[in-house]
Amino acid sequence: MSTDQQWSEEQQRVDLVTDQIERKITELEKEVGSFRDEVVEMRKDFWDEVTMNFSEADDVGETSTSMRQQSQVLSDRERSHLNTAAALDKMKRLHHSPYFGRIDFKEDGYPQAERIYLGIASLLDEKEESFLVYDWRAPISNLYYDGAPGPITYHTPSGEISGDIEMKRQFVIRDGRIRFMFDTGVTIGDELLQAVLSRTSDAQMKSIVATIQKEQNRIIRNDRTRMLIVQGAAGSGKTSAALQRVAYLLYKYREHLQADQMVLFSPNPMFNSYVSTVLPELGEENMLQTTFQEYLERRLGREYQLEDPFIQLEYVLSNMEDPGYMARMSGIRFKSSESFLKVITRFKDSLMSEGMKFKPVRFQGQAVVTAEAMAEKFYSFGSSVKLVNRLEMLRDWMLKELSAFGKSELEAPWVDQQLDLMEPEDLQRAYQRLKRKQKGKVDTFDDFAQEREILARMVVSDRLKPLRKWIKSLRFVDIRQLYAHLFQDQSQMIRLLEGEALPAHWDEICSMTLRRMKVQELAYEDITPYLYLRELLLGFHINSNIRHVIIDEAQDYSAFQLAFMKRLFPRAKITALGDFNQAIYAHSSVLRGTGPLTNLYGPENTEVIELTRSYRSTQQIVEFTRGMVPGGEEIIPFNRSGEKPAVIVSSNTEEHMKKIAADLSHLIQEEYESVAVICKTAEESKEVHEALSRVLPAAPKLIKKTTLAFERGVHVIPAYLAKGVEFDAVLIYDGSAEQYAQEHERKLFYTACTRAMHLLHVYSLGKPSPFITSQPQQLYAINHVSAAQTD
Ligand SMILES: Nc1ncnc2c1ncn2[C@@H]1O[C@H](COP(=O)(O)OP(=O)(O)OP(=O)(O)O)[C@@H](O)[C@H]1O
Repeated sequence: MSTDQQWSEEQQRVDLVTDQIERKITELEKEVGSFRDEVVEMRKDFWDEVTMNFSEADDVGETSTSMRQQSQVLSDRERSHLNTAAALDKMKRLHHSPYFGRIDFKEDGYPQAERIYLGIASLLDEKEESFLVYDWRAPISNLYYDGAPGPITYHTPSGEISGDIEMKRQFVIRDGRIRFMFDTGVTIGDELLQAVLSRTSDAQMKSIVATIQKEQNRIIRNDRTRMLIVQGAAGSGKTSAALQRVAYLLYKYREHLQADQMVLFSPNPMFNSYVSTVLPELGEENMLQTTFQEYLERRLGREYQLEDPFIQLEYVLSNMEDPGYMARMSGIRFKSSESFLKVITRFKDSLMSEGMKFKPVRFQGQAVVTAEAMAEKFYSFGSSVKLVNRLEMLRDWMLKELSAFGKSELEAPWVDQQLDLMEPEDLQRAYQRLKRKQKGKVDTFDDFAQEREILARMVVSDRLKPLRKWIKSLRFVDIRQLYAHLFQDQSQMIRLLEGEALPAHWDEICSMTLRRMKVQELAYEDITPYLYLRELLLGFHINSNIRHVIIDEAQDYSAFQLAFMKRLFPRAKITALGDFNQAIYAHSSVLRGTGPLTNLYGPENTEVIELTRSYRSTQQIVEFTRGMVPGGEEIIPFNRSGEKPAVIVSSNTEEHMKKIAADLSHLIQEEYESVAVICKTAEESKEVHEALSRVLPAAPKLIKKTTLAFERGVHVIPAYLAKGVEFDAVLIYDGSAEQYAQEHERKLFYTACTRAMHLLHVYSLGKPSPFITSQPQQLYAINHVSAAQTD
């Protein structure tokens, strides 16, 4: 058959499918309308339909049954309305583009191949007998992503099916017309990928279902492993694969899994907005999204001023001259290590025999139960009783002590004073409360002595209530003192390290930690260990509703933090996606090798998938950036061509700024949708933003850590906030040796440069960074600015 014939045959099918979709849309619109009317009507008439009678106990029962029935009918209708509206929404999306792929699959034992068309949702024919379109997540659709033409087997819930793929075809269909169509081999069409990747960026990430690659498909459809680790190069589609994976799991386990049982940990709040449209585009609800810092704030933000990871990073990047710098770095490394995790666990064990610290129970300045008495009681429970149980027993004892104290206070002068101050309304209220409490047995306060006693008890009980609550929630355990003690008793630390060396600058680390704790501050590196100690002693606040935890930018987490997360979500499978080359924080990354992550659930429960193809940037940009990081030679650029990255060197700030402003104006004219001027720190971003706002016709947007939404346009952004996102053009504000030369700056520089899709310019005020100059000259174009060029 000629290509033209094939094209027209396929177009006829598209017309047929489009007709069917339109018929469904008309039907569903009618249904949605009538459900809506019914619901509105029922809400209006709700009370008329309910039999109301409250005169006798039986009638009350009847009334409530009637109400229950009526509201059941109403909620059934509301549910039907929602379901039909969702089905209509799905049809509308299919109408725009009904499918994107076809495979011809001949099952063994059948005479003819079946044509299988794939789209973002399934569609049945008019008789509801066969599928006009299969959902991309259906078992059979796996053939499209996984198999080359030839013999193949796939799994279905009812067993394995074998056969032959005779043909694999791709389409781009928009508004009922085929725009592209081509047959493809193993990989899903370079042509289509070329087209998709060459477009300009968007403020929002897009779904990639039409062009998912084989190795990405392995990530998406992996549903057995407890721990899935994806180590992938910058721009290799880790985030994309993670999001399609969520959609896949929601489809496959739709009977048991809801979107709110999956949580995505993102690098910053802006990233949440960047990825938030992918799942709705695929007809699914978004999973929960949060950042690790948000979680920490919720848990400890009321007690301490918490440093966030960005402030820590700003310090690391900008304060190398600080006398305490080396100690801080050593502290960060130690406190995020597995060694420190072990130290804390051993510390907890040691508290079984000694060292527990308590806060005394005080009332009006006087000790009701002293810390010493508590410790004595705590250690009086035999050593075989578990720590948590001992604390519970201590708590019960303290509550009794408090009650006894309350009794002893009944005659205290402060109680009399309170009673004298009671207004008649207070008395009335007290009386009512008492009546309620005693279930109506009290008629009046008839005996003065009894009345005083009752009121006194109430007054005392009221005043002791906060203390009771405090005791019940185990707040008497002095976590602050316990954590501080780790930095006060060197010989204890040496014991707890069990032969490992104390970190360098230990004395300074201790004084720094204690100094901050004294003013109610916790450095970022202290927050997780502090919380871990607290949870070890008082019990973990676990969330067993969550079934999948997806950690994006996993390289930014320490082994300590991951171990902590494992305990928080005991029933969840974990997908950790990261790139060790983008580990920009000072702590050692959990992705340093896959060892620490694999240890979390053990090798038998862990699978590692590597992605080495980079899709985001042009071949020229990938060839330039991969040379900056160890192992970079394994990164394979996708075959999409662009300009060589430019390195533009100027010798003074004025020229430098002028050149950037001139290039920016040019790029705006060229209609680049999103352009980022990437700086090293927030401080530098602020200055650059001010300077550019003075010279550009429209001020660029300054991205801060609090920025919530990602938009198109020109941005000035610190490198660490650009993580995970991408821009058509990236201008590195100052890629000089002055700014990026230290080893810990290498990954930051790499992360910044790899944000570029189509164009990368690195400006350098003075000598360019060694991360540039150590690369072969032919990979970039160098240009020295002269005053004449910028005028
Ligand atoms: N199979 C694919 N088809 C089409 N586009 C793809 C595919 N895989 C990745 N991309 C595109 O490549 C770009 C990078 O993808 P993504 O952000 O998911 O990568 P990443 O590995 O998370 O990157 P980084 O680690 O640098 O943040 C996105 O624009 C994405 O749409």
